[in-house]
Amino acid sequence: MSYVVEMLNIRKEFPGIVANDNITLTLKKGEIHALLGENGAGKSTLMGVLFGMYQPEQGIIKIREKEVKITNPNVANQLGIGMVHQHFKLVENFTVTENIILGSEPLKGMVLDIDKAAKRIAELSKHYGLNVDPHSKIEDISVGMQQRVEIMKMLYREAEVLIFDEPTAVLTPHEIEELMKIMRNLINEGKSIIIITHKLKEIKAVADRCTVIRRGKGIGTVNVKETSTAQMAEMMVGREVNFKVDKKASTPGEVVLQIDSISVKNNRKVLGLKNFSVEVRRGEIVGIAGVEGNGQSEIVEAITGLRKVESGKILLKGKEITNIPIRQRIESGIGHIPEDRHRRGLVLDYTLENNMVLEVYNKPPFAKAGLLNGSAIKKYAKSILENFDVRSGEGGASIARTLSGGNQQKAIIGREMELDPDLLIAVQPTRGLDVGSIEYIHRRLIEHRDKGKAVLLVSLELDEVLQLSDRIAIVNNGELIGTVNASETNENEVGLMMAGVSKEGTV
Ligand SMILES: Nc1ncnc2c1ncn2[C@@H]1O[C@H](COP(=O)(O)OP(=O)(O)OP(=O)(O)O)[C@@H](O)[C@H]1O
Repeated sequence: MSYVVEMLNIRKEFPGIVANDNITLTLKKGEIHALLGENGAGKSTLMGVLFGMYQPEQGIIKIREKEVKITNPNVANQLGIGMVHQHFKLVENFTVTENIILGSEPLKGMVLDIDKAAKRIAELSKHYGLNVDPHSKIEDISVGMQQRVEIMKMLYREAEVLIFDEPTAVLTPHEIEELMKIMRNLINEGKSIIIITHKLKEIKAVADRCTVIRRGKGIGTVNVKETSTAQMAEMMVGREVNFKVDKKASTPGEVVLQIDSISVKNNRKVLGLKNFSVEVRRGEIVGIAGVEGNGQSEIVEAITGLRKVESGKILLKGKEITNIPIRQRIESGIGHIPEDRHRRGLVLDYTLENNMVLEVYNKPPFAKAGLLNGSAIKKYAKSILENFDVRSGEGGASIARTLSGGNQQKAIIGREMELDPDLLIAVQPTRGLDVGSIEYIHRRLIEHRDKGKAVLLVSLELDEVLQLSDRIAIVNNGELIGTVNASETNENEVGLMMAGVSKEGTV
């Protein structure tokens, strides 16, 4: 059996935590190998070791059966290893071609030939079915296309082993299907792939083998065809996982959020939301379903105050909030789990403790007579981090940036839920979370509803919207297509409405 990669007994420590403890992973030539594990299990770290970003304290790496030391990402590239990171590393105002040749420009004395590079990119694009335009600017293309540019970067450098770190977290369902096709093309052309993903369905759809790790330790490697998703989930979290959301019928009370015929401009300065109305009552979860970019961000940003409302009004508990400042909205009882956890969710260079009090640090008991009360902040943060099982090397003292993506997300959700807001706006709340954490977050959202609070859920995962919501408002092209009761609809009907087909007699 020929292995292209053998990572044998790898150990990597960070302050306070052994992120990889004696882990072994082997990659066969021509296979798609999934790497599965809970949030913070050590997946990105292991791939960071393979890509030369971290040096392991112990263990051996062999590439095509030869032992190697991968001291930095350039060495990884030279060995034919490429990686698509969770957060892309592209220069927004450069073209596709400029981004691809960046860092692989010819040596001194040789002439940089952009036209030749663009031609080669066009050829590669055709060969692998990537459909990338070498001349587009990054800022003008979709996230899915940007990801293809990252893939192209690896192909341009003739990588043989391709690592994808949670590639589908940022993609729409259609883009995910396209990516799966591209992966199969890559394999047919002799490449080998390692993919980190939390989505068991995707592992079932594309992977040949799957290695599972838990809390830094290897649990085992299975053949995907012979293993059920439930078995993989259990290997990963160490217990049975309930994929169904248990909830009783809602008992809606008074209206908490009333959006009355608002119109909002999008980033391109045209109306991205037109005459949109919805209401969310105490004791109910209202889901917004739609294909990405059909007005969801505009709805959320209009409520939270990040975007101006051109016409119409928004009322919270009967009081108009259409034009009041953001902080005042938070103080009136709005909690917000934002879509972009790096830009809006956390201050990445602050400790976790300080991040947990971002909205309340200036209030007692956290501030007294103008001074911060460190022990009160510590205690408050500790309880959130424990409740939401946020795992990191140094607990509350960890710098937010060092947390794994999923643990950052759990910390934000914990902070916002701890404020016990009358209206909780949850945007893609479970993006990047493992199945065990998803189960927990879903339960907490339902508990919040059952306490008599209002929840507005915005998610691209139709399954999640259908399972959690009591009512679903469907948007298409910035307009409300209709509102349906979740118990009386199904995926097909909502799917059609998302495509703009309205339904007679919607509620
Ligand atoms: N640069 C770093 N400094 C300190 N600790 C780190 C660093 N990078 C990772 N860690 C810690 O190592 C552990 C493993 O993190 P890693 O990112 O590998 O997890 P993961 O399995 O990829 O998780 P997720 O699914 O949430 O992305 C975490 O507890 C994390 O806090």
